[in-house]
Amino acid sequence: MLKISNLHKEYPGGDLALRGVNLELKKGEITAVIGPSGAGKSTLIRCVNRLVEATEGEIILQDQDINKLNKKELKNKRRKMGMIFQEYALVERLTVMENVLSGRLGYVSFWRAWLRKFPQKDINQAYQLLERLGLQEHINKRSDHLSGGQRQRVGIARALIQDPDLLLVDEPTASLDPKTARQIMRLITEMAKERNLAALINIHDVLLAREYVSRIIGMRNGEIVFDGSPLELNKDTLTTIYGEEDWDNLNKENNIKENNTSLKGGNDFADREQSEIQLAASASN
Ligand SMILES: Nc1ncnc2c1ncn2[C@@H]1O[C@H](COP(=O)(O)OP(=O)(O)OP(=O)(O)O)[C@@H](O)[C@H]1O
Repeated sequence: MLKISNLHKEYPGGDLALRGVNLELKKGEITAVIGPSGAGKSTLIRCVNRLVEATEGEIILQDQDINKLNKKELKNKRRKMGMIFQEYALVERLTVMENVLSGRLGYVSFWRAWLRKFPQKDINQAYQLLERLGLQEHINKRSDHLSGGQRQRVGIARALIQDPDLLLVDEPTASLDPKTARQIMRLITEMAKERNLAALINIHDVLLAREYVSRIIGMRNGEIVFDGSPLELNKDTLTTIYGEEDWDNLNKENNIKENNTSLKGGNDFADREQSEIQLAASASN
């Protein structure tokens, strides 16, 4: 459903952020993008929705080349791309419900949008999503009165109410505590699976990526240097992506976690959470 070919991005200052990226995503495929700072992860994600204009290359989303769309065509295409960003991008003074419904702005007429009069079915869907995301008690709260985790849930609801085919997720957990980060990652991946959405998730936390997605792309210096399953992330592949480091600890800790999980039937959340908190602290960045 998404095919990226030979994608290059050179920023005005001369930074080569992408150097010939090729990537294909099938319907329903949830993929994490990992890699060191400056590897080009955000640029890749932002080129797909043209928040950043690529210098060269093709991005075919459901048979249309994104880079060749005019303004109106791009607006229509963006309806099918749900975006979830680290900085939430909510309208602070609007309520949770209003922020979620803004995900439908691309579907309603100018006057309905201007008057913020949304069809009842959109309102019903917003209620359902907010309940599913555990925000039912905050529906009428202003967005700037929410915690980071709650804001990110609003962002997820707003992206999903668009009825997208593809989710573009840029560092969704970067400013959250480890427990909330896990919850957010779980919600994003669960809800994408339920709706059979493809997703591209830029995430620094290797362990979260490894736990929640089935495919991982590793980027370094604007290129894809790894494309495989979480099981293939080992000392060698991590070195290819990030460079030399004592990766043994990461793998050792993860093995301990896996052994604990299998011995205890995978239900001892207290232990798992504790182990992950330590690991997240050592692995992120
Ligand atoms: N607006 C910009 N103008 C100029 N150069 C930029 C711009 N945005 C990013 N870059 C450069 O492009 C390269 C890739 O940046 P990008 O933000 O895509 O990397 P990243 O892998 O997402 O990094 P991080 O994980 O730190 O967010 C870096 O060298 C960065 O300095």
